[in-house]
Parts: sequence; C-alpha cells; structure tokens
Amino acid sequence: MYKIIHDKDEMIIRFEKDLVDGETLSRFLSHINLQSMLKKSAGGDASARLRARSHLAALPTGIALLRDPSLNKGSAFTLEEREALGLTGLLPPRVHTLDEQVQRILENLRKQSTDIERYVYLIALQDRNKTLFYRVLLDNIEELMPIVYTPTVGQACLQFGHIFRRPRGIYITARDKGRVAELLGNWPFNDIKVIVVTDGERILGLGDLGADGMGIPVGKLALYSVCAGIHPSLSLPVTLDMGTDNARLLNDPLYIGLQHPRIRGELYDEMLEEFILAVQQVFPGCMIQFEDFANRNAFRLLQQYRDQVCCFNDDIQGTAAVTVAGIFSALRITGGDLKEQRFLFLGAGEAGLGAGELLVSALVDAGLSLDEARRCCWYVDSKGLIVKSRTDLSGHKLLYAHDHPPIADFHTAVETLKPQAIIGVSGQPKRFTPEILETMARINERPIVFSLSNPTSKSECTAEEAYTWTEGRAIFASGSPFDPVVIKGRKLYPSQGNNVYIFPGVGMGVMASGAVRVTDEMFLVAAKVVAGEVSDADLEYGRVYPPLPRIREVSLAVAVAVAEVAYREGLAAKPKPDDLAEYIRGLMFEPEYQTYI
Ligand SMILES: NC(=O)C1=CN([C@@H]2O[C@H](COP(=O)(O)OP(=O)(O)OC[C@H]3O[C@@H](n4cnc5c(N)ncnc54)[C@H](OP(=O)(O)O)[C@@H]3O)[C@@H](O)[C@H]2O)C=CC1
Ligand SMILES: CC(=O)C(=O)O
Ligand SMILES: [Mg+2]
Repeated sequence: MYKIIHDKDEMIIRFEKDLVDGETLSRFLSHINLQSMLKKSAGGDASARLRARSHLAALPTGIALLRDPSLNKGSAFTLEEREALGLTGLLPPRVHTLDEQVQRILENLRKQSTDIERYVYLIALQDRNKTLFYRVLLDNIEELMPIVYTPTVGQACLQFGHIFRRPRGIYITARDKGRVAELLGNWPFNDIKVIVVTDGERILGLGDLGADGMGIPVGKLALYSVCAGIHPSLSLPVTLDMGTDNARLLNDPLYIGLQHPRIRGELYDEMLEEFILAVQQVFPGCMIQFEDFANRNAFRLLQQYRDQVCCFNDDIQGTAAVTVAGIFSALRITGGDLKEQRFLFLGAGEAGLGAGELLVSALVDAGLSLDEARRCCWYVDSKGLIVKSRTDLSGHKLLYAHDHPPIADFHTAVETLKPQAIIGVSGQPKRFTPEILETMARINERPIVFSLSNPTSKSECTAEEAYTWTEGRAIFASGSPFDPVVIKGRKLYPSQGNNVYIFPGVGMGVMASGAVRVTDEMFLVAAKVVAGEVSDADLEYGRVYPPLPRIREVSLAVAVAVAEVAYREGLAAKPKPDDLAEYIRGLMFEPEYQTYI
C-alpha cells in the first residue's frame, strides 16, 4: 500500500493513488510520529508526500526497530530491509515468513503446561511483535480467546503483580489530580479512538482487584483488534487506580497499585470527571467503554455521562445485547413467541438489569406495553425474589418489583413462576443446582439456561450439568467457554454468551461513522444482527451464537448496523460512504507485515 524511499537527507513516503484513505494514512503516520509533517499533495487526492529531515527520521533502525512491537517483524525482515534499516547481523540469517513464525509460536504455546503460562507467553509476544500476536490470535481464536480473555484473564488479574513484565496502558491515581490530560498525553499515539477504562472494583465475578484489574482493559482491547479489526494503535487501556479494599492486595508487596483503601465520594467523582474531560481534550472523538466498575458506580456514571460524551458501559449494555441475541436465537429452537416468555434472572445487577431493559425494548417493539413488557422479566437477588412488598429496593430494581408474595430462594421461584428461561448473572457459582435444572426440564420441553457469570469458576452451572440434568434438552450458553458434551451419544455444543459478540462491532461502527454518542438503539440492532448471524445448522448443534471463527464477519455486520443507527439518528460526524460495509471492511486491520522497502 505504501512505499518508503529513504536517503540520507530525507524520507519520502508515496501513497498509491486511491489506495490509502485518511484513516490508514494517519494511523501509519502516528506510528512513525511525524503526523504534523504531513503535506497533502496539491491535487488533494489520496496521494500524500512526506519529507522529513533525517534526524527526525521516520522509521527507527537497528535494535530500536526490533524493540518497537508495532513495527518489528523479527526474523521476517527481508534481506533488503535488513540492509536498509541497519538490521544486518542483528537477526539470525534465515528469513522466515509470518506463517512460519505463527507455527513457532503455536508450538511453544502448546508446550506450556498451564493456561497462565500461555497467557504470560502471549502477552510477551504482544510486547515484542504485535502483528504476529494478532495473526496468531485471529487464526486460532477458539483456542486462544480463553487465554487472553475469560477465564484465564481472570486468573491473570488475580496474580497480576506477580506475573507483571512490562507496562501497557495508562494508570491514573488520585495523586495525579490536576494533570490527567498530561498523563494521557504521555501515550505515544495521539489518534486514539477507543478507550476501555476500569477502576478494578468488580473484575469479572472476582470482586475488587484494584489496579491488578488492568488485565481486563488490555484483554478487551486485544479483542477489539482481533474481532472487529480496530487497529491496535487506535486503542488505549486505562486503569483508574482509586485504591482497593482487598485486604490481600493491601498486604501484598508485589501488588502494582497504591496500597490505600478505595477512594469514595467527592474525590472519586472529581477524578472521574477530570478523566472524562481529559479524554475529550487529548483524544477528541474517542469512545470510552466503562468496564468492570462496581454496581454502585456503574449505573450512575453511565447515567451521568451517556448524554454528554461518546461512552457506554459494557457490563450493562454490551451484556444486554448479547443476552437478548441469545434469547432471539433460542426462540427459533423452542418456537416460542417473545411476548409469551417469562425470564427469571438470578442476579439483579449491571448485567441482569441491563439485559432486562433491552429485553423490554424488544418486547415493546414486538407489541407489548411497557408494563406488560416489564412483567415478563423477574429477578432474584441476594435477598430473594424482587417483589413490590420489599422495602430494600432502589434504582432499576423498582421497575421489576411485581405484585407477588415474597419468595426467598431461586428454586421456589422457578417452581412458582415457571419461566421458559433462567439467566444467571449473579457471580455466584453452582446456583443452578441439579434440582433447579430438573425443574426447568419438567416445565419446558427445551429449557433455556444461560449461565453467564465469569470466569468459569463463577458460572451458575457447567455445560455438563446443564445438559445432564435436563436430559440434553437445555439450550445452554455460558459467559466463559465450555467444551462440547456428549449426552446419550449426542454431542451438544454450548455457546459462549459473552459481550465479545457485541462491543468490538459497536466500537467499529461508532469509529467508522464518527458517532458522537452510543445509544440503546445501537445495542438492540447489535442484538438482532448477532442473532441473525446464527444459522439453522448452528441451532441444530444447540448453538445460539455464531461460531467464534466467524467473529470478524459478525462484528462487521454489527458495525454496519450500528453505523446505520448513527446516521439515522443524526449522530454521525462523518459523511456516509456510498457502501458502508465496504468502507468499514476497508478500515479493518489485517495482521500482515508491511513492506518497508
Ligand atoms: N457473559 C457476559 O458477557 C458477562 C457476564 N457478567 C458476569 O455477571 C456477573 C455479575 O456481574 P454484574 O451484574 O456486573 O454484578 P453486580 O454486582 O452488578 O450484580 C450481581 C447481582 O447478583 C446478586 N447476587 C449476589 N449473590 C447472590 C445470591 N447468592 N443469590 C442471588 N443473587 C445474588 C446481587 O444481589 P444484590 O443486588 O442483592 O446485591 C446482584 O443483584 C459477574 O460474574 C460477571 O462476570 C457481566 C458482564 C458480562
Ligand atoms: C464479560 C464481562 O464483561 C464480564 O464478565 O465482566
Ligand atoms: Mg466486564
């Protein structure tokens, strides 16, 4: 796509006419840190010419080039590149292809004896050679997503300070008050389109892991690049280290965060506000994804900022979309009418109430009144069934407090309410007991059982339990992956009901259209698109989500639909391309080596 001619006084980069769009160009230029020196050619077409004095030289050379993970190709540098870029002698003589390098990585990875070792190995690869890292992940997504994401990322966060090698992303603490913009400005890339930010207080279902929660934004952003092709240089993981109330971390000499109790109240809110404003200033137009904040902050931060800046909460909105998508697919198996379903959630937090809200939108779309739609959704929280007579309810829970006698436990709620679907989002393992599953199977020909809590150790039941206690009739999805299960000689394929089907595509759709807000409508269309990508053959295997190897196509379809919403709702800052799908496809990062010479 581009060619670099390099002599001792100047460097010229010529972009082939019409092959390079502004986004690719700026991405490339931000790599080489010379964006300010770009001069468009007189015709203003897609060709561009850059001149720079050699002391500002573009590509690093020699060891510095090998140490730059965005540009490094390792043994794949050609002999010409080695000569021109001062690499001759610094690499073993044999030139390898990207495919051969992938083979080497897989061989080594599979030799590791534990998943956490595989995690450390992959993160080290990300530190060395991003192209190779993303190639390996993209081509082996089913095998490797459980390593860079749930469940292994959970284990990594539990011991983050102990496996820590190199920093990644930006850490912001309360002692940085007044200079958050300056910290963001320290990031080497200035064209950031997506930030995933956490304060580490509710990492998966593992609770408060403080700054050790950084593994989550890092993992989510790797998936933005793998699943939706958002170029890695366009995203930034951020941890707001507001302290931790985790006694183990407060006493751990290897903990990476500040060892003080969690900051609450005014100072916390001021830090959040400063961060949000700093992002607008340093990375205008950047989308912010709130991730794994505790319930007490998640809803109110979303409420506060969703109409002010381009942001969303993945645990509330992303999870909602993937849950609704799974329900749409499951109904194709049961033949049920959405309007006649009763959904019983175990857990009435971010994931549960977010899913309820989106289900209600879908039910209203299907013709129910708001009240009727809400009556389809029932919740059991840590204190029992949510009903009108309870006096301890607040916020969104009140919307689902139906007129019904109190029920203390989930099994009795299942027996009494006879739901078609039970959805576990409690972060509490093993709550879908054999008795509950048997009851679901007695009530329903094809019971819908979604056990969405992460990581695997927190799942409300395993795939094997779900199938065993329902005689293989359950339509089962889980937040973390489970292997297929053979029941009575039949192989059943559980699906992974995880917001990874949603957030990468949403981010790409927002970026492509320049959407200035992220709306609920975007999540509803995302749910419909994901459900629409499930084939009849998938359903026959028992899958309610598309197979992971199709995730790029699925994310592309989500991105197109989300961008369409942005254009329709007047939220898009960019002109609409004639062919939106082709345009977005063109933005997608392919992990391939560029030819430097
Ligand atoms: N698959 C996916 O894509 C996603 C999965 N999740 C998972 O969902 C889980 C919950 O996350 P989130 O909603 O954000 O957490 P929250 O803390 O917001 O909510 C947890 C809910 O579970 C309830 N709960 C806790 N213990 C029990 C119990 N013993 N019986 C019944 N209910 C109980 C809580 O009750 P109370 O309100 O009374 O405190 C609360 O309503 C986590 O494991 C997370 O990993 C989250 C996002 C995405
Ligand atoms: C998947 C996810 O976002 C969670 O478990 O928090
Ligand atoms: Mg999350």
